[in-house]
Amino acid sequence: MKIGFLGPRATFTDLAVRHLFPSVEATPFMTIPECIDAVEDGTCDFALVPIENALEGSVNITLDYLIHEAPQYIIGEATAPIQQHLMVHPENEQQWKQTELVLSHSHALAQCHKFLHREMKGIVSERMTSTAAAAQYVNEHPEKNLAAIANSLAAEEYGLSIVQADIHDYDHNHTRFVVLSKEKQALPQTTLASNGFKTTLVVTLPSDRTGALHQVLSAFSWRNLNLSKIESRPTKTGLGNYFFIIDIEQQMDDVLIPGAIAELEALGCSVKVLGSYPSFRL
Ligand SMILES: O=C(O)C(=O)Cc1ccccc1
Repeated sequence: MKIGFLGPRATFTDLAVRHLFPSVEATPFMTIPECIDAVEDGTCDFALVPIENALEGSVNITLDYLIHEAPQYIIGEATAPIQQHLMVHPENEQQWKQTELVLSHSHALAQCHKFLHREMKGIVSERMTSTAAAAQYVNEHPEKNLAAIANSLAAEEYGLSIVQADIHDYDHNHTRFVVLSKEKQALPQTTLASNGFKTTLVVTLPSDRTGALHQVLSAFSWRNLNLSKIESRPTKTGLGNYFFIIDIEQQMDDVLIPGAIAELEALGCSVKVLGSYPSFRL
């Protein structure tokens, strides 16, 4: 079984793979599209990528790539707690307050926005492809006074010193990761017990129909189908045109979800099932 993940080693996604599939040697890719492409071209059987963060919201590149570029299935999800730390090269530990540039993944920078505003005002931050890519870059450039925001495994892996621990702005910082596959199939065996199921739909509303979104929501509501998330993303066909990505807190069944989908289609919506899959807490 070959699993690709958003690398390099010691990203939060790497931590999630290690928890979910401890005995698998997974393959790092530098960007989320590269992970998804690896599944598309058969280099990997599955990919694990981040999709949503509790503080910063959706990882848009993951949603957009799945909708527009590579129609893959979500076959599992895992939610993990996220702790962000500020780290520097050991040679720069004493002068970390004179850091010139803070590097990290855009979501990690956003999760520490208040810290950066309060403690590192005026210092420029720059986004990298991942937290671990930022840590690796800081390791390779001791001559520059840089800092990275990343996890403690990245500090260890890239030989950096943590100078401020737990700098994420809110305690309940969690990220959802999804396992993607080209085929609709069961998640490979994991030692963890799942804590529920979800079904994700992508719904396109008919144009110019008054109250369409209200009618869509009522198709779920009167069937008692609980929604855990609804997110809109541009269709990229013009201002005001959106897809709705809807997570239902239930596994695909024979009656309720197919009934809701048939009702949406009768309203003129197009509906795509992105997956029906088990959820895990790491
Ligand atoms: O950059 C990483 O380490 C990732 O795996 C993406 C990410 C970034 C911030 C929080 C959770 C996941």
